[in-house]
Amino acid sequence: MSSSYDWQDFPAPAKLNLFLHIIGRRNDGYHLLQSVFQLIDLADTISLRVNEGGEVQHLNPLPGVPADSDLTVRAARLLQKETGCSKGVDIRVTKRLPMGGGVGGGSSDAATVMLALNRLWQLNLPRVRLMELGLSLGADVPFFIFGENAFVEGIGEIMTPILTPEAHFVILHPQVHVSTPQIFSDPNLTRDTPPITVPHLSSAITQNDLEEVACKSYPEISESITWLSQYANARMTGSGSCVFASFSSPNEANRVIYDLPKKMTGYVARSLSKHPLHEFAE
Ligand SMILES: C[C@](O)(CO)[C@H](O)COP(=O)(O)OP(=O)(O)OC[C@H]1O[C@@H](n2ccc(N)nc2=O)[C@H](O)[C@@H]1O
Ligand SMILES: Nc1ncnc2c1ncn2[C@@H]1O[C@H](COP(=O)(O)OP(=O)(O)OP(=O)(O)O)[C@@H](O)[C@H]1O
Repeated sequence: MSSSYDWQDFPAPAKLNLFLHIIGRRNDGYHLLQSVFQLIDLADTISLRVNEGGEVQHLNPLPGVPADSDLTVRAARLLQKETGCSKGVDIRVTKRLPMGGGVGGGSSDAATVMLALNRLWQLNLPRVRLMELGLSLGADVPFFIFGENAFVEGIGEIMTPILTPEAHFVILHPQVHVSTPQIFSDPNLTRDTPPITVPHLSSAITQNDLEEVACKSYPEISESITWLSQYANARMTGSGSCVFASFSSPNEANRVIYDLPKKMTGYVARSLSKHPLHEFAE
């Protein structure tokens, strides 16, 4: 029988932004967006081992990310501060999600730590409180804690659950690290896309408003979109760099990956209807 002090593995799934519209900008510089966030089965694995000593330790920090700034460590410390919990945790991250790829890897890692520790440390914080806390770590964290595919508004904190069709995605990862602040602060970014409402989602013409400025700065993104567009409608997710297209069967998606030129990196992923740890908060 496993005790809560053994290592336990928890998935941190990626997201795709099926579209992303910028409809305005707040006084603090943050952008008001509208987007459909889709969970997919491509995931990091977060391994956790609870300790009684209260220390939060990252045992295999990511290259270029000091342990203290890793979002998993920050998420655990934030929960300790919020609840006064005296327990600690050792953390290992098996990274599969491309960093700076627009698939929400860091945010999802943080959300998984918060959901898992809510159970392992027996905190019983309500989902809405975890979402509020998570927003201070990153704009995408509340979505992963919400744990359902959603129409997302505000700066990323207002969520309406929606049903999305089952899909098989091909995701290409151009080997560039996109700076999210750089894309959002580009003077050529359009910030006035007319708002849409949930009842009109299925008939709305959509795009990723960040795509044009990202493609100008990073031609590799543009090349990947052009290549994938041979097979289906392709677009960028988040602030890039990953681009994706949707297919109705795994075979179709696998055939595209089979054709992928050697210099490109790609994945096949399936849509998820819920976050695997959805039941860890109420
Ligand atoms: C564009 C998305 O990928 C959509 O999923 C996310 O909203 C970005 O989320 P993220 O990478 O977690 O970004 P954060 O770390 O919260 O923000 C990075 C920077 O992006 C800009 N930013 C982010 C989100 C937002 N709604 N408006 C912004 O202007 C801000 O300059 C911010 O300092
Ligand atoms: N656990 C973590 N995993 C990945 N990145 C992390 C983590 N902790 C901190 N970071 C920092 O966050 C940055 C953004 O990483 P992330 O993979 O979340 O980008 P992203 O997929 O573009 O995010 P988004 O879709 O939210 O814009 C990294 O370059 C890294 O410096």
